Amino acid sequence: MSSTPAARGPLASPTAEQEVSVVSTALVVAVDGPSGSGKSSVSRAAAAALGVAFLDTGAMYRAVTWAVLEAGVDLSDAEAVAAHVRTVPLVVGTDPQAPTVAAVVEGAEVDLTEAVRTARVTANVSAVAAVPAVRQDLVLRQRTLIEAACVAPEPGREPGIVAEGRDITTVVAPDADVRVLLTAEESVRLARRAQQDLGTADSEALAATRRGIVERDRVDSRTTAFTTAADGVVTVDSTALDFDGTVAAVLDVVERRVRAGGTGGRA
Ligand SMILES: Nc1ncnc2c1ncn2[C@@H]1O[C@H](COP(=O)(O)OP(=O)(O)OP(=O)(O)O)[C@@H](O)[C@H]1O
Ligand SMILES: Nc1ccn([C@H]2C[C@H](O)[C@@H](COP(=O)(O)O)O2)c(=O)n1
Repeated sequence: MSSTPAARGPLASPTAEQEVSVVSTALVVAVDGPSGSGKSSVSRAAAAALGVAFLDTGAMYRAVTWAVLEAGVDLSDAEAVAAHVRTVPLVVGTDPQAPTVAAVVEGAEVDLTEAVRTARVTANVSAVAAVPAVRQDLVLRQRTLIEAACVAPEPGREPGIVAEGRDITTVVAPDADVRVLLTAEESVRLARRAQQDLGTADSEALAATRRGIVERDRVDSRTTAFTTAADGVVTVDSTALDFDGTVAAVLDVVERRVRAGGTGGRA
């Protein structure tokens, strides 16, 4: 267990001795689910409503993918990818109003908040995220961030965090106080994403979106389990809910769990 969370400075790849466990004295909410289910937008809004931190773990996979591409590392060489990722300190901002991600490159902090959303990063992130040593590395860094938000919250914030990503409920924070699988029917997820990315949900836009997110989910599902709820994970299906209704449904799960006294069992 690390005694001094280092989440506000650059977050270097931890050594095995530095492996941390997540403390459970503060509120930890873990949210996973397929692409376009609303993990990041709903989790952000839920974190803001609860007054706690927000962690987008996908942004971390995206940031190290940016770094690997930038360095020209051969993506088919898993060892080289993992070795390079280990050299890249990340700086993750967990304010739900303005989450950020940056990497330290040659001693200088490079803000990647926008860069991680480019098509190039999106097209390559699954390959990087599939490298087991990269996953081990980032899982440890994510646990450090979660722990930091619990034991040393930013001024004005409550201790705790809403953390989202495809392996949060099962691997990163299986002991979280509240674990939610956020899902929606594929056609609804595609329409929302097409609307978001292209400003339209017409048939051509949907076809382009389908190629992007269905294929990414197919590849990602080889390394992470995010389509079915693990034991103790509550499913929130937003197919028939609007955005605010989905946030309210997640907050309702949190409230019922907290009232019921914490982890384990079904809501
Ligand atoms: N219940 C909802 N009703 C309407 N729109 C929603 C709802 N939930 C999410 N959205 C919208 O759907 C889009 C996709 O959501 P978001 O990016 O949060 O998904 P995600 O699960 O994080 O996806 P990915 O894993 O691909 O990053 C966003 O435009 C978001 O505002
Ligand atoms: N906990 C996580 C989070 C993300 N990934 C991978 C899989 C995704 O394709 C990619 C980007 O995530 P997104 O920003 O779209 O949520 O990162 C993962 O493997 N585990």
